[in-house]
Amino acid sequence: MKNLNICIIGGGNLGRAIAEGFLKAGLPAGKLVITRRRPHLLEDLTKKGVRVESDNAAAVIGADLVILAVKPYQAEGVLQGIRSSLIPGQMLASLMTGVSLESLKSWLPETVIPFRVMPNTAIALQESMTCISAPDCNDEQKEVIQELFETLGKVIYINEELMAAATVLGACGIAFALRFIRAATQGGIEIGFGAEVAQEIVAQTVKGATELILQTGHHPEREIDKVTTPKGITISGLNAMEHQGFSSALIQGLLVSYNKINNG
Ligand SMILES: NC(=O)C1=CN([C@@H]2O[C@H](COP(=O)(O)OP(=O)(O)OC[C@H]3O[C@@H](n4cnc5c(N)ncnc54)[C@H](O)[C@@H]3O)[C@@H](O)[C@H]2O)C=CC1
Ligand SMILES: O=C(O)[C@@H]1CCC=N1
Repeated sequence: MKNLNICIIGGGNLGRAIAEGFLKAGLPAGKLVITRRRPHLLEDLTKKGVRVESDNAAAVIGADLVILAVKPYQAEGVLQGIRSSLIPGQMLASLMTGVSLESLKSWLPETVIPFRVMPNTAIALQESMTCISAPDCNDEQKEVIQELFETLGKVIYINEELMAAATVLGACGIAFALRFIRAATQGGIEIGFGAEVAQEIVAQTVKGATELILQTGHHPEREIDKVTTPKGITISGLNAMEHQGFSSALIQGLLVSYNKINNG
């Protein structure tokens, strides 16, 4: 991965997070170019040795992999701007929500094969859940892509039909999980802790719960059963949450996000 030259187009929330993740993973700063219309906003990356550009067409020259991280409605215009600078053999990863491979192909030269990548902002800390759909890549290209994104967290390959679902569960999921952390922290303050301590307790507890599932593969309810003492306080709290629609609210939210991708 240290040999790949990578160009990120669109240094916003996600583009910047990916650049930070690559640097943490040991990619030499000189192998990375990132673009933004107002490059001075990425001054911190410039200081780390990353080339920051406002000219997309110049930035893609020499890149083995171009990562497109602009807003979905900007996709076509940005690709038209770099189209004539792309050369056969370059790979193009699109992070854009709801932009199909079919659309990408119609905006790209035939010799450039696009694939879709759906990471989340934890990619900055190499803790992303990254779902990839690359039906037009060969096995060797898939291996290179997998190896690259595995330096930034977990990777799974999925069919493109599942990309919208992956976006909601994995990418939006960061915000959903953080809202749980915020709410639990607010509850913790009401029952006696200062905000900072409450947040630390909640965040470490969520991390522990996550590890119980990731390391054992157990169903969450199996681990919940170990916490819910009969006639105890946990089951009373859980049931009160469910009476208020806890699980239902979460599932409804996922569906609203999902339907918005499909219906615009
Ligand atoms: N933020 C997230 O957690 C996730 C975002 N995505 C997708 O990633 C894409 C980017 O999302 P965000 O980073 O949140 O948006 P953002 O608005 O923070 O970043 C987009 C960046 O592109 C820059 N930009 C716009 N036009 C440009 C151009 N012509 N040349 C160079 N740069 C240009 C903007 O200045 C901005 O900094 C979207 O398509 C989104 O659907 C996917 C997964 C997660
Ligand atoms: O909210 C959004 O549209 C983007 C896509 C997934 C995360 N953020």
